[in-house]
Amino acid sequence: MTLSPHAAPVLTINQLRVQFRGSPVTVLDNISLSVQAGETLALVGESGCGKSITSLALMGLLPASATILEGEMRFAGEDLRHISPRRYADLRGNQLAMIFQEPMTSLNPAFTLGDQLSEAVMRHRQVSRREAMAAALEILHKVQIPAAEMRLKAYPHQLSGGMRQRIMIAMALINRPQLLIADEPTTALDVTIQAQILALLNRLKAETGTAVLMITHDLGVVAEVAQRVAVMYAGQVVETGDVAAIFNDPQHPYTIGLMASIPGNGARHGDLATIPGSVPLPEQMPAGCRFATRCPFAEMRCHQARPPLQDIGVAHQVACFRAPLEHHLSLEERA
Ligand SMILES: Nc1ncnc2c1ncn2[C@@H]1O[C@H](COP(=O)(O)OP(=O)(O)OP(=O)(O)O)[C@@H](O)[C@H]1O
Repeated sequence: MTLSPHAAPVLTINQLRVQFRGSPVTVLDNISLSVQAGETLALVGESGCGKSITSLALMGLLPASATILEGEMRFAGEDLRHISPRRYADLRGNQLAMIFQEPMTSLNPAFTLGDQLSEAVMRHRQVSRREAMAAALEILHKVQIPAAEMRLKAYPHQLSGGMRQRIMIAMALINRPQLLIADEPTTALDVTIQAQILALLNRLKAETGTAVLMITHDLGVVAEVAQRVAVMYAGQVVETGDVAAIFNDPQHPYTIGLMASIPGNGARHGDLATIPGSVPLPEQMPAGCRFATRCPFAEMRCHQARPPLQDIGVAHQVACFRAPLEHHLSLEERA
């Protein structure tokens, strides 16, 4: 499926701000994102940067202690902030689907795979049990579960981790969603199985045109699946662009640090070895750029004002006073 730059996005988030009760700062601070049909947008960043809160906000599943202060979330023409809880429940598992890192949290150990998959169909479509079971069998074939017919009668604990993740994908895709949110879907799997699952997601996305929001801290995963990337730091999007721009022309010091931490790109101690320090605690959040406390280039103005997310190339935006950097600079020269 070819992407049209003019197609209306399936999902648009505009200037979303979320705050937890008792916290002095916003956990999501003016987040704007969009995903088109057939496209995978990777949302990347270190633990605690707000990736999961973004997906929970989208799914209408924020904890009661979190409030959306302002902003817009539009999905397939609907304003997600103003639909009824009933409509939200109908969208979830139907047009708006999600898969998680740990499948056992979403699969019911007491029911067979056939029962759970067919139930997911019958909850949203007017079909007989027999038709729902046929849909369950079809989707098991699509996610390449061997001996699929027999597996309909299996229970989740009878499957390997990789197989369970395939079942989660089957469950998420069985009603042909317009958007699939995948939150670290392969983190718990070993490398070979991880590659198989990512290849499967890529194939199914190409077949169905489903838009995918892939949440990950793993840049290897990003390279495998995404067309576009949004880099988050401490609740803010600091850089967004297509995969080539982010990998070949990273502009934000945080993105440059993430890139340098990929093994083979000069990483010494693995994850984020090149970015000393950690995400500031809410009560110590800087007033200006939230990355300023860890940034080797921070100037006075970075501590005083938040740099706006600005265009620096075709569909490439960065929130840094230092941008744009010269295209020809190597990763070492940027850092
Ligand atoms: N129930 C809660 N109450 C208060 N703060 C919370 C709550 N849940 C999450 N947070 C805070 O929100 C921030 C963002 O968390 P989030 O889970 O979205 O991060 P993440 O990027 O998905 O990290 P990870 O990769 O570890 O899941 C964190 O700083 C976390 O401490």
